[in-house]
Amino acid sequence: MNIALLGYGRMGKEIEKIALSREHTIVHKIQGNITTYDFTNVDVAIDFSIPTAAFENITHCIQQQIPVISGTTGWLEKYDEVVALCEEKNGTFIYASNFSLGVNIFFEMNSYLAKMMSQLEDYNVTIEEIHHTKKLDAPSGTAITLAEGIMQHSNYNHWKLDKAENDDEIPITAKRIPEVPGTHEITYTSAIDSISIKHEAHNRQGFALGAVVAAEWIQGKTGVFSMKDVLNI
Ligand SMILES: NC(=O)c1ccc[n+]([C@@H]2O[C@H](COP(=O)([O-])OP(=O)(O)OC[C@H]3O[C@@H](n4cnc5c(N)ncnc54)[C@H](O)[C@@H]3O)[C@@H](O)[C@H]2O)c1
Ligand SMILES: O=C(O)C1=N[C@H](C(=O)O)CCC1
Repeated sequence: MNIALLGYGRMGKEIEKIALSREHTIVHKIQGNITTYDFTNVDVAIDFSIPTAAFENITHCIQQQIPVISGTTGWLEKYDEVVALCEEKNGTFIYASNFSLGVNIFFEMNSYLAKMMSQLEDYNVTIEEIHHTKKLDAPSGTAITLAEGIMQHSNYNHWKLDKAENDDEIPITAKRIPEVPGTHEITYTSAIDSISIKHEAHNRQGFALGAVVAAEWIQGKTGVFSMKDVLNI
């Protein structure tokens, strides 16, 4: 595949390594002003840029009929607009807050646990995420997906950064510690005990591999997909 990288920071560089090892070609490493690049020979665009640039990057590619994989977090208030554009243009798009296989398994465990815990009124849930100090957004996209997974199966209706103010809010704590690639922990606490599940990334390889696998999987398809579709879980 001929890949355009939209963003060539920590993730763009990791994706390049994995793409080259799987015999793909990087045709662009875009760091700004996407409109100046020629997309004629591009099979797929992989966007790991910054929250303020993701929407323009993604919509530009959809307008040009280029399939887009996006892992950028912190722009999701415009997700529905992207879906509508993709449907209008018969385009191809995948967003995932986290592309790693391990975290996608963890998402399933989170839903399963939330279903069981929804029967037990004595437990309160909290989410903690830890990332490196260069991260621009908080809470992480992954923590938001985890909160959404809990809300689907419980009486919680919102998430709240730091301290919850109402009983129907899931509190999310975001910690920033140098060099941490990404750790997420969900804890249910009662007066009697606590139950936790945790995912800890050791490096960025899992995120990058998942994005390249998604780019390979999406070739020849049209529509809006998720990592659940890619991994068939
Ligand atoms: N979904 C996942 O699995 C996953 C995993 C890791 C990181 N992320 C997210 O991916 C994003 C990138 O993470 P990172 O650690 O590589 O960040 P980074 O800061 O290292 O890289 C971002 C890059 O985007 C570039 N950039 C700035 N404006 C741009 C524009 N208009 N167009 C294209 N590129 C532009 C910057 O120059 C920088 O090189 C973040 O939002 C992060 O939360 C997602
Ligand atoms: O390093 C980051 O930034 C990460 N962002 C994603 C998120 O916000 O969930 C995934 C983990 C790493």
